[in-house]
Formats: sequence, C-alpha cells, structure tokens
Amino acid sequence: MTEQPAALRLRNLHKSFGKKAVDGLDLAIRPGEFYALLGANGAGKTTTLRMVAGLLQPDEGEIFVDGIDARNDPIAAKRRIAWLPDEPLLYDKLTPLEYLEFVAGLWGMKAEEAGPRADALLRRLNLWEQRNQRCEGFSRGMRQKTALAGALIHAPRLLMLDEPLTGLDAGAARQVKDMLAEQTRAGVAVILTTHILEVAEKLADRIGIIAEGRLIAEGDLAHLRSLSAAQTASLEDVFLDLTGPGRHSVAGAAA
Ligand SMILES: Nc1ncnc2c1ncn2[C@@H]1O[C@H](COP(=O)(O)OP(=O)(O)OP(=O)(O)O)[C@@H](O)[C@H]1O
Repeated sequence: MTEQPAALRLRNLHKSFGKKAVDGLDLAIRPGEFYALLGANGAGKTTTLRMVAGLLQPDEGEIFVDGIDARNDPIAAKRRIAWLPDEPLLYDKLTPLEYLEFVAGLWGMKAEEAGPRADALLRRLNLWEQRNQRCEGFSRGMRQKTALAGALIHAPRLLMLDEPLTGLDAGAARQVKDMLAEQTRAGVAVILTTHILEVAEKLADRIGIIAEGRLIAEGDLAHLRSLSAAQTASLEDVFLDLTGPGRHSVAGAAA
C-alpha cells in the first residue's frame, strides 16, 4: 500500500518583510488531523498560512499540499485548499445561497454538484432560514459561518482558518467547532490559528507553537507540558512558559 501524502508539508519556509516574519519553518500535517498553530501577536502565523494559500510568495522553502508542490503547481494546490481569513470578504448584496453559487462558479463546479452541497452546508451551519437574506445585515457569527460554507463548497482536503472563533457567541462557536470536527472525521486536515487556548486544548490533535517565525515546540498537550517547567499546567501556562522572555531559543520542537 502506498503511503498517503501529508495534507500539508512545509520545509524550511522563509519570508521577510525587511524583518524576518517566517524563519525556516518545517511543518507536516496528516489527513484528518486537527492542528492548532499558536503564537503571540506577530509570531508569523498568518504569514505562514497566507503563503500556503498562495497569497504571498515565500522567499525560500517548499510547500506541499496533498503531495502537490504548491510553488510549481499553485492552481492544483489551491483546488485542495480552503482558506478562511480572520475578516473574510463577503459580498453584502448577495444572499448566502447566491454567495455559495458564486464561489462554486469560481471553482468551475457544476450546478448539480454545487446546489446540493450548498444546501447541506447552509442547513448544517444553521443558515438555512437566512439563505435568501442579503449578508449586509448579518452578525459576525453569521458572516463567519457563511464564509466557512463558502470555503467548504469545493470539498477541500486542507482547511486553514485564521482566528475562526474570535467574537462568536457560544452557539455559533459550537456550530463552527462541530463542523470542523466533522471535517476531520471525513479526512480533511484542519489547521487553525487561535488565541483562545481552550479551543486548541480541547480540539487539537497536535499543537504547534511559533515564535519569531520559528516552530519552537510541537506535540500534544502532554508533550508540551513535558517541555514546560509546570508539568500539570494548563495550555495557557505552558504557552506562556515556552514563549516567555529568553525561553524560545531553548525549547526544542518535537512531535
Ligand atoms: N504585508 C506585510 N508587510 C510588512 N510586514 C508584515 C506584513 N505582514 C506581516 N508582517 C509582519 O510580519 C510579522 C508576522 O506577522 P503575522 O501577521 O504573520 O503574525 P501573526 O502571528 O499572525 O500575528 P497575530 O496573532 O497578531 O495575527 C509581524 O512582524 C508583522 O508586522
């Protein structure tokens, strides 16, 4: 049996904006894995995901999505990716149904494939009642959920989300979390950035911590605890310990 390729593999990824934002990042995520990328403000999380999404050109390094070299074949890689930024762009004059039709059209999906998938996503995310209302009056949670439905319409293999739960009420956050868990059960790899450490603690199979553009620690919570002084600590304690002043050059990353 041939081994399944990683859903995402980064090798020695670099990006500088004058100052280093991503500095030799290596990362591998399995199909069906839920991976949380943590880091302080400015650590390089969004820059990393934007490079994978093809929105930024790396200075150096390799990006493989589902075995496809994203720098050589960006279109094939993008077809396998969904990218949900922290402030997704919706078209206010469109309804959720129209928005999904529009996004499906961009992917060249046939109506008979896109229609049922859009219906299922809207029902699943509790947007069915609002499917014919314009997005302009939507709350942040409804906008996030509409954008998530749009991100999933083309059945991606790698779902990347930047701060997807920030500002959502408990009900909307639960619907998004349940949806993400369902995706991983279906074999989709999920990578998300979050400052809500409880989300990473509860949902992630593995957690990567980056500081100054480098992966300084990686593993499940038990492994991260073992790298930290306080071994019974919460993820918040571990995170603050590993990213604290003077620490991140010494905490070695290991799976
Ligand atoms: N387009 C850009 N031009 C110049 N500098 C940038 C640009 N994008 C990011 N940076 C810089 O790169 C570094 C990493 O930023 P990035 O947005 O990736 O961090 P982050 O970990 O996502 O932070 P946050 O948690 O605040 O979203 C920061 O120093 C930031 O100022």
